Amino acid sequence: MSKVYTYQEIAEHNTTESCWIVIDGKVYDTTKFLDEHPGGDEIILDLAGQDATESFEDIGHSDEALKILKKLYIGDLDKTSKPVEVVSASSTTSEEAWQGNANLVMIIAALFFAVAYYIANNK
Ligand code: HEM
Repeated sequence: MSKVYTYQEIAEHNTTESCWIVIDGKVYDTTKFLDEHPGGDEIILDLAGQDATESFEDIGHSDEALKILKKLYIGDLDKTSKPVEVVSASSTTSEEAWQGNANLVMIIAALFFAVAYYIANNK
């Protein structure tokens, strides 16, 4: 008998340290495969701890991909459990993104004033 996991248990594995995804009712541990994925790790991390069936099938993965998938199988999804909201491991919050922009603006402003100061003093 293979092990059965609830959505709740799977949702806890949503980081680069432990990254599980569900495809077609089966649970896969993709942690070690993240770096090797030809489509990049971000795309899998975005679905970490969640059902990735639709995205996986939309890409039209090859037989080779299905072979790799078989090796990553760790158990089955408890279909009676309820899906939970999972915070993706890879996404940057809008606040963090804004902070990045604000830092860039400060650096450009500082450079601008440095150049203006240099020109003003070398006339
Ligand atoms: C453990 C699960 C997965 C495995 C084993 C896997 C495996 C692979 C493999 C072997 C390829 C190379 C092309 C091919 O043979 O089909 C590939 C490409 C790709 N995969 Fe996955 N994949 C997985 C999950 C996903 C998921 C969840 C997505 C989400 C959308 C995804 C998106 C892509 C994309 C976009 C490419 C194309 C990369 C390119 O050619 O530029 N994969 N994957």
